Amino acid sequence: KSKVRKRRNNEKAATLGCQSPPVYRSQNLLGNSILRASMRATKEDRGPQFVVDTMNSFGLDCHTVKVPIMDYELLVTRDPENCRALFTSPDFDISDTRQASWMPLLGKGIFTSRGDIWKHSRSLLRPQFSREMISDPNLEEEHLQNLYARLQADSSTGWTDTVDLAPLLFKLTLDTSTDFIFGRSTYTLKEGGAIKDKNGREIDHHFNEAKVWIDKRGALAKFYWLLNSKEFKEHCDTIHDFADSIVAERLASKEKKTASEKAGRYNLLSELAKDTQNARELRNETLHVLIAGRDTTGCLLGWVFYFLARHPVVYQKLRDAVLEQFGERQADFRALNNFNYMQWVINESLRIATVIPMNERRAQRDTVLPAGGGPDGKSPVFAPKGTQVLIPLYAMQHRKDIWGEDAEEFRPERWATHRPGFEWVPFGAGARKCLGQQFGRQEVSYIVSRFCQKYDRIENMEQGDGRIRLHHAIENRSGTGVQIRLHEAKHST
Ligand code: HEM
Repeated sequence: KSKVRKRRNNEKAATLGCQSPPVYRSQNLLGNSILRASMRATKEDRGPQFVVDTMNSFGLDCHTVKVPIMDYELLVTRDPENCRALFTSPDFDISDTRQASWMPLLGKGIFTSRGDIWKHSRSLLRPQFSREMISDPNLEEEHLQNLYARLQADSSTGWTDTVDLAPLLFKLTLDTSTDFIFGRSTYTLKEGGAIKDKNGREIDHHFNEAKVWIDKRGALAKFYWLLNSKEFKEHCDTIHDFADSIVAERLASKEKKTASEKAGRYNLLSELAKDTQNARELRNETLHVLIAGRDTTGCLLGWVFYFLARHPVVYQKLRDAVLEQFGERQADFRALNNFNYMQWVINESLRIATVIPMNERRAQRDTVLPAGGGPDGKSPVFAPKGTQVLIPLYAMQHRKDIWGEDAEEFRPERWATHRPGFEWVPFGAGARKCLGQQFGRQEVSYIVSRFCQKYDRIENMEQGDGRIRLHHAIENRSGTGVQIRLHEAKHST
């Protein structure tokens, strides 16, 4: 059967003028050597670099590779032209792997669906993200103050202890996201305030652990179903209970507005409840937004501070610009959107560390990628229906022919002249482009601007060999955390 399919595909490819890209040859009989090597690299926190090295081994000008694994074939492409086709052509959509691995936690919703179900979710959520009111500096400020309380400075020197900022930033983005989505924060940063499960464990434990399971299921691709456990179910159930109780309370309430809305605060759940009273739908969509926005923003914040601590000149320049524009007062979001140097620092962090290092699409029907085939890589490549195509954003964002010889360097100034196309798509592109890009950027800009006002120095305190460790946790976070100490500016005067 597979021989017949192969012959039919070859014939169709020839008719369409397609040629094969270079093919990765497995080093073992089972045909899974690449999977094993890539899992090893991921375990060693160098997964994205492994993709670069593997593609480079075909030549620096080879940007598309075919990878047979056991009984299926993947295409991997770091070619911006292919990337454009993958994001903008209706011939491609998200794969079954993403749907299947996330389903137990998220159910059906914007992130896991295709076709009409996805269209419905997108049309429900999209209008919310075009509103100015969802951005609220006061919401950020409340949770930021809880973070500061965890960063006490020595009263004589002004220095905090050495701290790993990364876990605190994930708590911060959980607290802000739940506040914005449900109108009720998890308060994981507030002393004694965190929501706990019946066993006394804080709610973020379940979010973190559930994602570890989802990640492992995703790595097994079509064998995802092998990984299921009581523990995974318990994490999902706790998160569902958390969301369900808030949704049920909202639907049962006779009040038009919750207490936080009366105080002028927006929340997504109340807005969605104006369009649908289906409790399961409300749970799913709110959890989808929570999962899509919380860790991505936490990761990005972590990387920004990671690089600022290693580049004091950049920090000083950013701090000077913040103080010049805003002094000590809270920045407003619109001004932060137009604050060039802040946006360059964010872009450069997204480029060099890549919060989502690998995106993907599946061919919905027999179709072609515009480039990558034949000896010169210029011919189209045939992608039969069902082919999964991996888009290694990290590899694309480290191409020296696009970004220059200093592609490995953190240099925000490159954004003064670089006008990105499809070689830089950290928020995706096309119909499924990230809905929260603006929101996430605003949150990051706001928190970073407040740090600039409060602290005049950020010192990198990481011990060890200094190698950047790209730790895969669906998003890509620093494998050594963000080990820093901070100096309060008021002690310098
Ligand atoms: C700040 C860092 C963020 C990054 C790097 C990021 C990245 C992405 C990427 C790459 C996608 C597209 C996935 C694909 O192509 O299939 C996406 C989708 C999405 N993002 Fe974000 N995101 C971020 C923040 C947020 C925030 C803060 C929210 C919400 C509050 C959010 C909500 C969403 C949603 C709902 C989708 C699904 C869109 C769809 O499939 O139609 N994201 N994000």
